Amino acid sequence: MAITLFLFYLIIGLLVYDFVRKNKIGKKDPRQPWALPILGHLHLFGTQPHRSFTELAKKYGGIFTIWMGDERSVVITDPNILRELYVKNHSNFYNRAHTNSIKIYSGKYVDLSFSNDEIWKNNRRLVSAALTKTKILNVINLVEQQAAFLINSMNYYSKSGEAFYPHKYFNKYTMNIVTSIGFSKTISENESVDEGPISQLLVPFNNILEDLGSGNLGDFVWYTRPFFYSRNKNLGKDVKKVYTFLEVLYNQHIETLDESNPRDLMDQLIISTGGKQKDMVIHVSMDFILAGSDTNGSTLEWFCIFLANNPDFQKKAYEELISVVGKDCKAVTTKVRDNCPYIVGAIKETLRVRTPAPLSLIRVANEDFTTSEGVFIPKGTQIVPNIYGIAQNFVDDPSTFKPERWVEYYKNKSPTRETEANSNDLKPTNTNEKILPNDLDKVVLPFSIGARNCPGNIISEINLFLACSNILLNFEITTTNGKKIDETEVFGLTIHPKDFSIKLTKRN
Ligand code: HEM
Repeated sequence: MAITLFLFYLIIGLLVYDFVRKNKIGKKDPRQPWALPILGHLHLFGTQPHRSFTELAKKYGGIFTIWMGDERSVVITDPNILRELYVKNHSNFYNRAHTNSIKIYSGKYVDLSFSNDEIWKNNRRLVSAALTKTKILNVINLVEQQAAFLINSMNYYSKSGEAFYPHKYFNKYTMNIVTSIGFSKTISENESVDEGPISQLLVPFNNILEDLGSGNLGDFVWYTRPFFYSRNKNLGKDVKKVYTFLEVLYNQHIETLDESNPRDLMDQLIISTGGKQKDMVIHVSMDFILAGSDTNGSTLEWFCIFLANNPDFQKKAYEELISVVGKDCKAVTTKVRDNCPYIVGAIKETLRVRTPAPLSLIRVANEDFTTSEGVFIPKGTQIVPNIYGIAQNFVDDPSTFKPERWVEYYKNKSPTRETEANSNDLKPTNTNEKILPNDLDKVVLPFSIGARNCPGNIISEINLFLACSNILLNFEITTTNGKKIDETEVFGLTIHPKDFSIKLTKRN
């Protein structure tokens, strides 16, 4: 009895201690909602944490504290603060926050997406060298070919009149692009996504995406870890399957390597590491599939939903395209991209309203830091950039899908602006200038900013333009039942729409 009472008081004592610890706020600390013991603020996340954080930012400001279980985090929903951290003070904020799940996925952090310190610097240097703009421009033919394959498969549905479910076709298109750049393997035109060698990757990969995207309480509340033992074990098995698949490719690459003529990213990484860092090469290749296929695939799905739900927008985009390429054009190429501001604006608007990675990837403060506005961020705090929320709270009429806002914006800018926004340059010229609302290139940041932003931004730009413009050229898209398609997003590592279909009518 005495022991039970003792345990009871001990637990109450621990809960009170945790409550006080999480809610003690100094003058310089970011503001925060009341935190619960154990959970912290996890109960406030809801099914769409990016939307919940965007609402909380309206009350608690552009930087506020969120406790993810035991992990102190700050949510950044202000472009000025994000730039201060990620661009001006990159060296203090470039490392990723590590969790048990991430450790399993990344092979103990030897990859690019989740490595830290010298390993990240080295891996990023090697990947950046392999993905220079010139090298990417060399793959344009390949992307154009994949876009043609995609249109061919869509032709079947326009002829048969069957409803078209885009998900697996768009995934095949985007996955083929990253796997061919990564290691020269594709799902052939005649194979469906469920067939052929790459299909072996799909199940484990979807499991990994789901696991990393759904959040694991064991990552944030240490004493719940034992309950997640089997889940982590399954994650480990899926990672192993993908690893084994890529290991076979790695060995084939080593056997057939011609140092003077690298075929793909894998060859380039093997050459620059002298064939001595197999684990790193395999895990970086894994990152490419994880980071590069679902993000672009879901953006294409959203684009089609907006086309189907907004016939006026579709008409304008089609008319712009035809005025540039002519009615007899067989396939749109990247050369005309600069002449299609409305379509480019529509793609950017899709990334703004349905930001694929709305909370980016979490980083961590290496040392204590005080912002220029006097807000204190202790060493070890997780940094959660709410890039979705910035693109909402710093834009007029934020929930309306308006490609025109981009057309107007670029009319008033010099032609180099867009390139500047997409560049990986560490030294932007005007980092002290306050970012104002509606300065779209500075408040719409789907690829994040600074030296650890997304290295796949240029590939994505090409990939998205070719797919969107060729779909517009070939088909009129309508809903299958006359009702608008549900635009509610499902949260995960990448947000995506609920399963949906569209009707494709071939244009003459
Ligand atoms: C619409 C498409 C895409 C979006 C919205 C997107 C977004 C992002 C974001 C927000 C980050 C986190 C950056 C940060 O921490 O500041 C990221 C990282 C990354 N992305 Fe992308 N991405 C896309 C496509 C791609 C593609 C096509 C690839 C590969 C070819 C790719 C490869 C990566 C990698 C490897 C990282 C980790 C970089 C590092 O840690 O150094 N992404 N991406």
